[in-house]
Amino acid sequence: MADYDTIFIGSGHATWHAAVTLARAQQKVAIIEEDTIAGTCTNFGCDAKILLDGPFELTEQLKQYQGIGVNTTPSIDWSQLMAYKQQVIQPLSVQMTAVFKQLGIKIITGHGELTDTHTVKVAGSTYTADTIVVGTGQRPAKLAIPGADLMHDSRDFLDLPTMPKRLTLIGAGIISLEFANMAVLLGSEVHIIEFADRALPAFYSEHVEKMIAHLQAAGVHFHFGEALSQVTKSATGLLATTKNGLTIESDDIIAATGRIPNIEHLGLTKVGIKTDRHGIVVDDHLRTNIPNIYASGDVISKTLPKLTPTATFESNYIAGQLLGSTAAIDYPVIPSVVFTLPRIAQVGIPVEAAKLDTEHFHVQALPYGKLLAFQYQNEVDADLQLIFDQENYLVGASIYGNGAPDLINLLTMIITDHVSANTLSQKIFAFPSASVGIIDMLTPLLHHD
Ligand SMILES: Cc1cc2nc3c(=O)[nH]c(=O)nc-3n(C[C@H](O)[C@H](O)[C@H](O)COP(=O)(O)OP(=O)(O)OC[C@H]3O[C@@H](n4cnc5c(N)ncnc54)[C@H](O)[C@@H]3O)c2cc1C
Ligand SMILES: NC(=O)c1ccc[n+]([C@@H]2O[C@H](COP(=O)([O-])OP(=O)(O)OC[C@H]3O[C@@H](n4cnc5c(N)ncnc54)[C@H](O)[C@@H]3O)[C@@H](O)[C@H]2O)c1
Repeated sequence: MADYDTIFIGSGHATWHAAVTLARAQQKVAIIEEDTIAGTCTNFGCDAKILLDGPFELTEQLKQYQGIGVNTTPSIDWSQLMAYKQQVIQPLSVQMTAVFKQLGIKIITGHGELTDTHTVKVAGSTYTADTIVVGTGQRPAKLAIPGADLMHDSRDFLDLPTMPKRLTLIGAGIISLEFANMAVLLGSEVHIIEFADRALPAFYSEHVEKMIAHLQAAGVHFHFGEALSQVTKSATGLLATTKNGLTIESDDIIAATGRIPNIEHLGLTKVGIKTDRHGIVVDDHLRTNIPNIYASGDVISKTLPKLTPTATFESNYIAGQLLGSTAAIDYPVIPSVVFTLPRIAQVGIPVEAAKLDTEHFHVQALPYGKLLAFQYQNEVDADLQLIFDQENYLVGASIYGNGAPDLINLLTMIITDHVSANTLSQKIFAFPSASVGIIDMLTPLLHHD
């Protein structure tokens, strides 16, 4: 008999939701973690980031009333804010550990490595299980260039005790733009070196361009079409040099050139588990090619957004499978948000794809900030692009605006549940509110039964 019903390698969202459900269902469960319990999102990602972003969101909103009722903007003390971040975020892993222990989940500390299809080795001890779930996540990609070790990464940024006066970010991806937004609002000189000729290709280009223009106006210097080739020390800081010869001096350099799956030193090759450069290959039941070994979350090779809600959905799905369900995984549409100010959010069919396929889709622009400035805090450039199918059901949306994270959730529900105008008209919503403004404008455009 195996030591456990299920062993999870990694303790992030990809695994702990399943572990909790299985433990509650009386399974014998163990979680192996080599770093901090609860994984990236809780300790070094989403939660820390959004906590630090809070005061920036508020001060940016106040700027929308400059000269029409507000004449000063409060300043932000990053060091104080960082102390507050430690106070709120650090206990989370301790609290999660206590919850796991209370549920009888065994926590095994150390690096897990498969030695056969039912056995994991950790620090010289072996543990067996009927089922193993690999949820080892991703780590920042490291450029193979001279001086790479002089750069820091996202985890370091979210722990910076003081904000550098001059900051260079490598890559104009989600991480870089979110960090640049905070740094520039604190008065730092911010440079972004991006190898491609545009940022965020997965998002609607007009919304991205508006956001880039906003960051540029705030003082961020973008250097597109520039690939970093080396980092060196100078007498007064660090020099980032590109292949084209551009050199920028700053006090700190944060590399944010993508994230790569943690698939090495896991015994995957030894056990015969298929991987590719995007992660572990799984079937439509999230099983690897070894039937009792599943993969979950960011470590899966997939084209879907590698985000916390995706990892959570997969974790819950695996728990369902291990408790008797047999259906293949059926992902709903997945919203993505870039937490700059203004935010950009997107869900479902992308605007550009819809514009290229006019036989099946049509796009409706709703410049809601202009139309309803009183309801959207005078954020006059807030914009919504709605994508409808031939029957006028909502199938996609892109939002540019501070309220995008909550508004995209509302639209995600309307898309997922195939909501018609009749259904919306039968409900009463609170007024005035950001969501009701969108609902009022959307309802006449939606499918009528
Ligand atoms: C800066 C930043 C901001 C982000 N912001 C957002 C956001 O706003 N919204 C959003 O949805 N997503 C965001 N993400 C992405 C989100 O954090 C991930 O999608 C999510 O954490 C994936 O969960 P996971 O469980 O698959 O992986 P992880 O949370 O990375 O967990 C994997 C765990 O496995 C452990 N591990 C790895 N190998 C081993 C081994 N061999 N043995 C034992 N343990 C091992 C690791 O230490 C880690 O704790 C952000 C990520 C970063 C870096
Ligand atoms: N809001 C969110 O949901 C959120 C926030 C942060 C992180 N995340 C997670 O992290 C991932 C994003 O990580 P990221 O921002 O590091 O990656 P990314 O893939 O979004 O962006 C990396 C950028 O670096 C550029 N690049 C690559 N090599 C380069 C080089 N040598 N020189 C200059 N530029 C180079 C790429 O062209 C790309 O634009 C997301 O996919 C998600 O999984 C999500």
